[in-house]
Amino acid sequence: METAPSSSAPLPRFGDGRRMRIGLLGGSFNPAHAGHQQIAREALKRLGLDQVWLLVSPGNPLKPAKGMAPFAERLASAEKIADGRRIVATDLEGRLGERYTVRTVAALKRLYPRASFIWLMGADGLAQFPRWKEWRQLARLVPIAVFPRPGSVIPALKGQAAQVLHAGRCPARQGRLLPGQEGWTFLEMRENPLSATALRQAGAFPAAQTLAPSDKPD
Ligand SMILES: Nc1ncnc2c1ncn2[C@@H]1O[C@H](COP(=O)(O)OP(=O)(O)OP(=O)(O)O)[C@@H](O)[C@H]1O
Ligand SMILES: O=C(O)c1ccc[n+]([C@@H]2O[C@H](COP(=O)([O-])O)[C@@H](O)[C@H]2O)c1
Repeated sequence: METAPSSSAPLPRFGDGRRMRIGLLGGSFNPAHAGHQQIAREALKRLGLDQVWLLVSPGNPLKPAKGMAPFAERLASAEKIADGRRIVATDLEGRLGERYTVRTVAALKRLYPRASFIWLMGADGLAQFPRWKEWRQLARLVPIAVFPRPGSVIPALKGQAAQVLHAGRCPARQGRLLPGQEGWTFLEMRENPLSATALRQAGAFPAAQTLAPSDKPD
């Protein structure tokens, strides 16, 4: 795993003492794109959130390091689609030194006891959820909102995670109740075909030219 730059900066503070409702959109952001922005905006509106944090991953445990741009570049990319007010890009996961979501979320809940978090992800995330570390525990730790993605809706909604977590599924219209509770919901929205893979293949991000350490010439 690439290590994120260490920082002695204090952890971000927020709020005015009231309970904040925060959506966590974890991602590689290799690069960030309008599909992420659409989820963030939709989550703010549909889940009644105060903020969405774009939680840049130091290294998705299920993705190869090859082709992954450095953490700082991916953070900068996430910052470009954030507005710094309601949608905020953050290096917190790198600073915590975590890459398993279950640990990151547990740490964030300890660090921000007055926040009500909800995990946001595309349908591809729910489809592959059973491969995540301690995914059942993660689903008990934080509520989850899932967004459609071309080709992933059926695999997600008919997959193992949806079946195991069936009892916790709540109707989309009750999504606003979720932050701070247990359970998950699927929020219908217009599907967005954008992906970071397609952008890299089109040469739209430096990662396309980035060599993994083992590929670098001596
Ligand atoms: N077009 C999209 N529609 C819905 N969800 C998306 C979309 N793009 C990304 N997401 C979700 O955003 C989160 C972060 O995604 P990520 O940074 O991996 O982008 P990506 O486009 O999926 O990247 P890659 O193609 O490299 O796998 C994941 O939960 C993913 O499901
Ligand atoms: O915790 C895990 O085992 C785990 C496995 C795969 C992905 N994740 C997280 O899922 C989020 C989306 O990852 P990505 O690379 O698809 O953007 C990101 O926050 C990852 O850290 C987490």
